[in-house]
Amino acid sequence: MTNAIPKAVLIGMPGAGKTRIGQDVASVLNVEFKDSDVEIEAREQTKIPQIFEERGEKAFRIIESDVILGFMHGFGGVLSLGGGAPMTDSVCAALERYVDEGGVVAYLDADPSEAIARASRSGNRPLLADGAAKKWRRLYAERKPVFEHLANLIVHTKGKTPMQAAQNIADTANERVVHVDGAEPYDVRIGSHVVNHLADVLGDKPVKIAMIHTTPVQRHSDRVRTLLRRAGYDVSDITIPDAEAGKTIEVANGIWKRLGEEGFTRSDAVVGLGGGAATDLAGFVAATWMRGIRYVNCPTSLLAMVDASTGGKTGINTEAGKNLVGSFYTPAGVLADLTTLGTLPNDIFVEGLGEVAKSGFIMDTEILHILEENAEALRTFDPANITPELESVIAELIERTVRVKAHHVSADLKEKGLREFLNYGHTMGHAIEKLEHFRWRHGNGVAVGMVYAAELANILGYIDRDLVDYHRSLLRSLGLPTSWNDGSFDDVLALMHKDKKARGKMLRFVVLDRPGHVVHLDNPPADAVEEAFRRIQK
Ligand SMILES: NC(=O)c1ccc[n+]([C@@H]2O[C@H](COP(=O)([O-])OP(=O)(O)OC[C@H]3O[C@@H](n4cnc5c(N)ncnc54)[C@H](O)[C@@H]3O)[C@@H](O)[C@H]2O)c1
Ligand SMILES: O=C(O)C(=O)C[C@@H](O)[C@H](O)[C@H](O)COP(=O)(O)O
Repeated sequence: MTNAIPKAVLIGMPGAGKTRIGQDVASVLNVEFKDSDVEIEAREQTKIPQIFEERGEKAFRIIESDVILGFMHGFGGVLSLGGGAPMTDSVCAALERYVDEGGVVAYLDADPSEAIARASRSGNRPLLADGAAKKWRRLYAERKPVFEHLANLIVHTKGKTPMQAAQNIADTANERVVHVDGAEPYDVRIGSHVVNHLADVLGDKPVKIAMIHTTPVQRHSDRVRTLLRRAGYDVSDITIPDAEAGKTIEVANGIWKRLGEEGFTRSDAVVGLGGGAATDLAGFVAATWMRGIRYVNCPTSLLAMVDASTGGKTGINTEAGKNLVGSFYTPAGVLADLTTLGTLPNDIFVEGLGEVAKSGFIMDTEILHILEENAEALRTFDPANITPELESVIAELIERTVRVKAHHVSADLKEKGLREFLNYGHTMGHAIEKLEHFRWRHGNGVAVGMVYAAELANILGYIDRDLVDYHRSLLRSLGLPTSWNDGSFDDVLALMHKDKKARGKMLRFVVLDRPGHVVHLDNPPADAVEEAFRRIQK
């Protein structure tokens, strides 16, 4: 017996379409389908009405519970349950445990007249015999609250084809959830259409939502605005300048002014949608408006999905440097909707791989293997042609990278020590970004910064040359830069002294001492800092 649990369990009233939709879910997910009623008849070699007639409902429920419990472990397919099954205590408890284990209980809520018509056509429903419609409605009144209590996904089937309903369940079954712990815990959801959870994450307290986004993600912000309005929120659509131009005090001030004019109160909320620059700015506005209101991030670039949207670092750039003004302020949730990658330009996708590789170097070396194995497909990423195989590789990389981030921020939100390890490659990376007037993308700066940190570690005897060479070869294979020679060492040094890890006059870096393991490097010799700089020049 394997440790597998079902990909999804379907519950609902007779005639809701559990068998048909369940088969479609299984076919989308490419797994086996089981229907508990069919399994009961096969095991007992008797039709269900006959079991009811000869042994009574109580005996039937015992058999039914036994069959269902047998599938709750060791079966990795899709299971559809008889309509009354969740009313049995043992089945109800098993479904609760299954949800706790990460399972998906999908309640198919069908239109009563349609379901009654379908159920009446089948002769296999003893509890509906004679006066089907009346009995169906009585059972519905009893069972609906139990279905709603047990389900973590409710699918209203009216107006949907069976395949549309199935796709909704399959998307949910494929979702990956990373929990971020701490004083204010939250979840990062990764998957297709996870943005549909937005109203659940925002909750019913906010009346007004400030949806902050940039123009290149208009298609996605249109969809989210519709979702929010449908959920009953009063939406203020706020478009900010794109990329780093949006992370300024002037932009923040414009939004504060608007929130004031539009009467945003403490119970209202912000949604940040877009790349890391948009989510950093949205978080900063949420952190500062009335000293902090709820916010949810909907990252749409790879870099924002794997890094910027999670961990609560919010901020803006100023004359003094990048991200020097901001606050640690955690989102209420993060929804990384993979469908948004369908418009992400190749160079911005590739840039995001810089932070993915960083997480591999500092902690999860399996990330490095996945990157190596899929380097070509990732480097040539084409938003119009994301195959299911590539999507699953990307989802795996996002989940693993977010887990690395969650590990650090859960224990050290305010960056007292452990969290600084996430800054691998950033001391030099941020300096390059600033000296390039932000024409260099963040992930590209971090890529060169990691080569710099590796060279520094090599000069000081922490790692051997092979590991430095591996940095260069892996990053190049992904299409990331590994050298930079457009600025002077003095300018870089001055900026490295302004890095947030610096203390007084002391420079501080994060370096590897082996793959997957980082240490702090405080106050390295000045000649090593300069020699490493020389080595990243072409
Ligand atoms: N807060 C943190 O912990 C953290 C972590 C890493 C990076 N960051 C910050 O994140 C920023 C970099 O993020 P980024 O790389 O996403 O850059 P970005 O926000 O500048 O986005 C890059 C470009 O891609 C566009 N875009 C985003 N998603 C798109 C989509 N789905 N389709 C089409 N266009 C899309 C954006 O509008 C922008 O033009 C930097 O400011 C960096 O400092 C913050
Ligand atoms: O979350 C963190 O902590 C990080 O250091 C993650 C970095 O990848 C990210 O680029 C972050 O924005 C850098 O923060 P900063 O404090 O160095 O500006």
